[in-house]
Amino acid sequence: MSNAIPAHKRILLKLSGEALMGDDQFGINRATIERMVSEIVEVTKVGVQVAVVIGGGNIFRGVAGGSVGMDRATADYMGMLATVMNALALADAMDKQGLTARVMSAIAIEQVVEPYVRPKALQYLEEGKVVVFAAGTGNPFFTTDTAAALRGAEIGAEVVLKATKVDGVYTADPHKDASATRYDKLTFDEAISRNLGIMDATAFALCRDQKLPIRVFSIVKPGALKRVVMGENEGTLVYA
Ligand SMILES: Nc1ncnc2c1ncn2[C@@H]1O[C@H](COP(=O)(O)OP(=O)(O)O)[C@@H](O)[C@H]1O
Ligand SMILES: O=c1ccn([C@@H]2O[C@H](COP(=O)(O)OP(=O)(O)O)[C@@H](O)[C@H]2O)c(=O)[nH]1
Repeated sequence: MSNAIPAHKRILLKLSGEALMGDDQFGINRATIERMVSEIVEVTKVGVQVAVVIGGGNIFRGVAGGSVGMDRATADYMGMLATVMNALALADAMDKQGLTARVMSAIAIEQVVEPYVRPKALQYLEEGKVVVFAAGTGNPFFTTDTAAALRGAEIGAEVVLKATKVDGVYTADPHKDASATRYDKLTFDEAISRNLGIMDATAFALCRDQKLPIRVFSIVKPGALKRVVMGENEGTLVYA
């Protein structure tokens, strides 16, 4: 362990499924996942307890299934199963880099992954294992961002770190509006009232009520996770 003191003891890291694609069109890009894991290794080395919520958008999104006429709840269950695949890939990459990872699923698939049991998750974190939460909240009509807010609150994380394709929260979606500017920080009420699409309102509202701050930062920028964990100014802070 190095002498540097991290700003947080326990973090909930949300990794977007799409981020796992890297430059591919679909699925999981090996180099991308390995790079993300190496950044997680760096923060565990300074003694930070890490829990991860992984998305599934690189494989399947319920909204997409629903839009072509599928029953929305069925499509959402498919989306949740997609997150289980990502969680297994992520945990495998973690084991290869010397971390001990445990996948816990909100949906029982007992031959494949253990079920989410809160005290067990807390125990793993205390032991220095990385816990990967799969299957979102276990309920259709939610997102993995909401799962990140929920699990973050449950495990007493000090912050939810949303690692994504953009380097923070903008006044409008920067992929659609080139004139959008980035916030350094903003309140949950501002984010909700301005309908900022970076996260859904359910996730924002849950974090607001629990006074659990969210930091949005770039998954592409090397070393960003470590800088965030060390308390350096990176990305955008959303706070209560
Ligand atoms: N106000 C905003 N600020 C930043 N990003 C935004 C905003 N509104 C929408 N977005 C979009 O949100 C995406 C990040 O959310 P994320 O959940 O990681 O992506 P996805 O939902 O595509 O998996 C960005 O790629 C960006 O296009
Ligand atoms: O609690 C949850 C979490 C996820 N999903 C489904 O799983 C898909 C993948 O998750 P998400 O879109 O949040 O992944 P990301 O955007 O992070 O890749 C979603 O579209 C939903 O269909 C769900 O139904 N309930």
